[in-house]
Amino acid sequence: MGTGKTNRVVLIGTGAVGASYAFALMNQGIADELFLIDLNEEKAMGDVMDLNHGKVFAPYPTPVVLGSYGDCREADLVVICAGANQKPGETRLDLVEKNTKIFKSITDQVMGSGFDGIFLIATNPVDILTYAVWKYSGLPKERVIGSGTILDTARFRYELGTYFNVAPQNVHAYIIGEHGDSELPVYSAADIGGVPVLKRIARDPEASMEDLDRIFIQVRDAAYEIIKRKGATYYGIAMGLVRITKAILHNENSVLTVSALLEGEYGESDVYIGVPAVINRDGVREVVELDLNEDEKERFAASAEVLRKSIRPLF
Ligand SMILES: NC(=O)C1=CN([C@@H]2O[C@H](COP(=O)(O)OP(=O)(O)OC[C@H]3O[C@@H](n4cnc5c(N)ncnc54)[C@H](O)[C@@H]3O)[C@@H](O)[C@H]2O)C=CC1
Ligand SMILES: CC(=O)C(=O)O
Repeated sequence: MGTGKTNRVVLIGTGAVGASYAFALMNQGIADELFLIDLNEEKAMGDVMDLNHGKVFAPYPTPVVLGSYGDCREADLVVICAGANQKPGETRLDLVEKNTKIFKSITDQVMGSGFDGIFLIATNPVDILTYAVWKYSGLPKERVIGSGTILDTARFRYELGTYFNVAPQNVHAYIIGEHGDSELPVYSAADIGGVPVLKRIARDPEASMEDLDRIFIQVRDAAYEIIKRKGATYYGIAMGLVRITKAILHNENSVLTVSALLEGEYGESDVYIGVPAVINRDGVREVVELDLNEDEKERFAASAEVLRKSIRPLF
């Protein structure tokens, strides 16, 4: 993987999500070098120039360079944010046809360079496209990772933190399943500062399960609400992608909710889906199996089936 000397990240797709990722990555000084590729080379070059002008203000002066697929050969991480995004009213799954075609061409070009690192995918429908990259690339499952429900989990922690008036960093709660309409909250494993959320609800006369369900709907539908207002979402996912990037490049062994291939975990197989997983320099070290209750098990199985139904006609 890579040269072993520098942490090279190649970003493919410098639209709203990709450019925000590049900006956040540079502001955190995580990569040693960043290459930008986009079908629209002028846009990518504009971003290279703009980001380099901010270098003096960054914690580490990450060199930002206009890339080509050949640069993937020495890359530790290739991040893909290229492809169509949702228009108002469209679901993520509606993008599957368009983006699968784009992904075949991108993956072939990356692999044609001799790339032997880790793929991180953000483009929607992210679980399906991560599966597609795994199939097209022939890389081990550990080295093909989707952003999965990292953003949904962050949204959930933010909303729960606001509800209970506690910093979201101290809210430990996951959204798992499809990054999309069939995702689910894992209330049974949610805690705030060590106190289970369900216990807190039972003790607090001001709090209720109805409120929690309302919070979940808000989280599940957040993308639609943002897209309705400004056409796209990008800052939240960009910061989530940087969090995953850091866990990989810094060999953190951090637990993050990503899209990982299941092979028996949670009773599921042949599906990439959002689950907590330990992330390090090798990619997905292991999937964390939460002790789901019966309702959560049923909803997770239904979500996995939604994804498999979309995958089946493609492979
Ligand atoms: N996983 C997540 O949580 C999130 C995922 N997304 C997804 O990220 C994707 C990108 O969204 P935006 O940045 O808003 O879209 P955008 O339209 O702003 O950017 C897409 C970029 O991809 C480039 N592109 C298209 N085909 C290409 C190819 N074959 N090779 C190289 N570049 C190519 C375009 O030129 C454009 O610059 C969408 O699928 C969107 O749904 C967005 C937000 C959150
Ligand atoms: C667009 C998208 O997938 C999100 O903001 O969750």
